[in-house]
Amino acid sequence: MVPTVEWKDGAVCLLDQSRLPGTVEILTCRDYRAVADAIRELKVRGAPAIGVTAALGVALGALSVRATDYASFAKAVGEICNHLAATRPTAVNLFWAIERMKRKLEASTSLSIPSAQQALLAEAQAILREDIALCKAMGKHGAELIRDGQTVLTHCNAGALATAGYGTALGVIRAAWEQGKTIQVIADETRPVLQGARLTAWELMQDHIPVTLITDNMAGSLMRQGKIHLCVVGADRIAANGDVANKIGTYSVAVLAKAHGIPFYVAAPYSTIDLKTKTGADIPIEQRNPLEVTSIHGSHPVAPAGVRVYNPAFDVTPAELITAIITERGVFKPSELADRFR
Ligand SMILES: CSC[C@@H](O)[C@@H](O)C(=O)COP(=O)(O)O
Repeated sequence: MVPTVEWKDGAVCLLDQSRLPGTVEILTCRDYRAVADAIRELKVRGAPAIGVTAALGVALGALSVRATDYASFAKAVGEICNHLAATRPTAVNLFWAIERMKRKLEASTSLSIPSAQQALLAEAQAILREDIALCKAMGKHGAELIRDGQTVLTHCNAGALATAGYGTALGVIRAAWEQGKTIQVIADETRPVLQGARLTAWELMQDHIPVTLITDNMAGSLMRQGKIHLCVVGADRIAANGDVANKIGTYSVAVLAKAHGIPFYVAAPYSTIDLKTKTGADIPIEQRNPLEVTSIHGSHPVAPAGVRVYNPAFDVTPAELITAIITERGVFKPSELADRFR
């Protein structure tokens, strides 16, 4: 598959997800403001991918700073960090990655400015490489939970497209498939931005993993008919008590899974676990443009002009609805996370 995000010839190159599945196009960002715009406009999306992209954005910005002393260099890089951090509020991976870049900046004060710039680039590239490795480790642990012949429901896109590669929830599915298990995936279309229809269906079809697309309101009926054996989703932020913020609609899937006695798993790396946020109630939820709800792709209206709209991009699934959280360190109950990741 085309890489979701990479550093190439001095630029941040992104597979433009706003154009998928119709057009496979690489967006080349040559300055950090273009990177921030791409994050805000969902050209790159998914918590880990946003973090990796922001880190590369910081490096790109830092490389363009012309300063004669380290203090002015650090000040300029700090402003670049602030600009990138103001793009999306919910996915904690964004802030985690930017904090890591700031730590690298602080650790580079004894270096010359060109060496510090290279150190920042190396750090961003390390974050990218690590993200793929974390997804693969997560996949290995999670694949044990999927038995041959089972059907897995997933919501939104928590795949290679949402990470630097391989995916979290789809990484688990991909690993089970690579182990030779015959599995089926049910992809919720994921209104309003259709990450399930546009991205998950596309990504799984690229890898020839059997996928069936449904609208979000079909999941309950399928569960009642015994057609879904487990659910695996990703996460944008996991609070210390194990509550999980993820794409709007995830909570409904979790409630349905509970009602039908179906295991509900969340797959996420350590960078998604935010122990500073005590419960899901403290997680900031992004509100997005009403046009996402009133139209398809901003151009085909599906609601009367001027209608009042509520468009939260994420919801919170309480820990008690989550069977387990799949991480790169193993599979844990939500209540065990705080101790394991302290
Ligand atoms: C591995 S991605 C996990 C989550 O980020 C994903 O499920 C999700 O909610 C993405 O939302 P998006 O608004 O597309 O960035």
